[in-house]
Amino acid sequence: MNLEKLKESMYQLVVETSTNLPKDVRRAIQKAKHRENEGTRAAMSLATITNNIQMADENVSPICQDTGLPTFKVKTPVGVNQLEIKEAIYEAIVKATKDGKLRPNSVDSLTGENSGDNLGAGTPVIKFEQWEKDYVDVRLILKGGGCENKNIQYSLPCELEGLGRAGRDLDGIRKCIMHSVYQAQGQGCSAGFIGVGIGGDRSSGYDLAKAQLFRSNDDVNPNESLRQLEEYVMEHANELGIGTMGFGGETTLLGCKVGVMNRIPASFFVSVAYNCWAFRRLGVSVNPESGDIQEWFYQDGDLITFKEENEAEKETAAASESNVVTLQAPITEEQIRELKVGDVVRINGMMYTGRDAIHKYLSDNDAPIDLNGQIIYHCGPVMLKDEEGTWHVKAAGPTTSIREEPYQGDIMKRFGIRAVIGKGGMGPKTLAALKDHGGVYLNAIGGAAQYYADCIKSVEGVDLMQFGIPEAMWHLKVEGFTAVVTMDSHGNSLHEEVDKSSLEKLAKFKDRVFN
Ligand SMILES: O=C(O)C[C@H](O)C(=O)O
Ligand code: SF4
Repeated sequence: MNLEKLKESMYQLVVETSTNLPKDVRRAIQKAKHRENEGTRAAMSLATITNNIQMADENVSPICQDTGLPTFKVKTPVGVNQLEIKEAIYEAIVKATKDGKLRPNSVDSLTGENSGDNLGAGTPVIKFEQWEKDYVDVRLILKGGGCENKNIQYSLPCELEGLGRAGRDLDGIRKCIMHSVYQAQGQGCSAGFIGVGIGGDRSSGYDLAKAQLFRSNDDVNPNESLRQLEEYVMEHANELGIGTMGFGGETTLLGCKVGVMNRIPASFFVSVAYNCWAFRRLGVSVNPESGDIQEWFYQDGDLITFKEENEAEKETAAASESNVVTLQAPITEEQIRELKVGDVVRINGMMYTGRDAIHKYLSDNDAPIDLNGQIIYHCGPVMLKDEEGTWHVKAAGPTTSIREEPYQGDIMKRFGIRAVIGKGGMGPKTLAALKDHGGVYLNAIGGAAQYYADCIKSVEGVDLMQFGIPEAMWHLKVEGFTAVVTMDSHGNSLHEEVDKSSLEKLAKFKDRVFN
């Protein structure tokens, strides 16, 4: 095998997967977009999403800043050296990280140290298999952490909120899948794609679920029972009304693929792998002698660039500018008290990133800067430093906020923070603190990392770099950073409302459907 060529091919696969959403995924997103009613939050969010997809294409930059745990599935003809392929993949990963196409995402679980190049114990994941065909098949998925955290595994029989008993049969499986979509709410950056694995044990069940994510979104399940199940879920999951980013809306699910394997008598698992709309998975066939790419998978049909509809939407957005509230830090309590759930805000000036490590740190240390009246952005960006030592933002969308629930309220009060921006919403503890202290939660569109990077005009500084690039506190100067108030200082939470109404809707699917 020509190793140099193979390294190039693997690099191309990594860059394309991170920056260029596959055609089947684009089709699903476009369909969802056309279903939403103009002027709704869901339509606005989907417009941001399609804008972001176009920007990632044009900038050849990550669609989402979380480039996940790179997972490769490789099939090789007998006689091909798998160690060489592994080496080529490692090199491609290191180079793509250096070039800002992947975020350094490999973190020592005990020390918290970021390896900086995406290599480390267990990362990336590469799974080999031999086959009879004469070419090498390499598939890659970049599945981010927010949606990974929404995976769920059911052990049947069980009791499910809203749905009652799920037994050991097709109907019990149906209930589990419906519940899995409900429990994800908007936190995995809905609308999502799910892969479901029936049977196996706890680990092979999840593997089977994840393997479904490698199916084309447009295929038809050859197993008639599973085909019916997939169709049922696609039709009814959208009736839950969770919608894009959990803002409510017509589309909650973009794809559902179910696989089945045998189990042992005592176990009956239904495993669900949830993938965000930023469904980054591609594949190539590689010539085993030359190392060249012969064909790209998931790329049948026309390419939807979203260019024209994005242009048209920009004009409509400009026309409705009057409903937007502009915020600039430092923000006063009075300004915050005026904001209500549903308001759209546009931020100019400074914001500071802070996610998991920072929230833990601030819970028992002083802040490195004065945060009084300031805005915290739950974000772990992709950053590159140029030769002069200046930092540049390559991708910077929000991260899932709920992980900071144990800390957020206390930290806001202690440091006088007035606004936090993130995605997926927060819980009752934060809501109470927002009311008490005079704070607001702003929801940005998850996965729209290019769209937000474009709003960041300069990086003014950085603190706590010991936590690594995604976890450091970046001082960002922004212009026109748009987000929606989803939790206000009057005790209102859109997330609480959608959770409640979607649970009521879930309960409508209680009755038996499959015998
Ligand atoms: O780690 C991130 O930047 C985001 C993460 O994928 C998330 O969805 O919370
Ligand atoms: S931020 Fe959202 S789009 Fe990005 S990886 Fe996480 S779940 Fe996916």
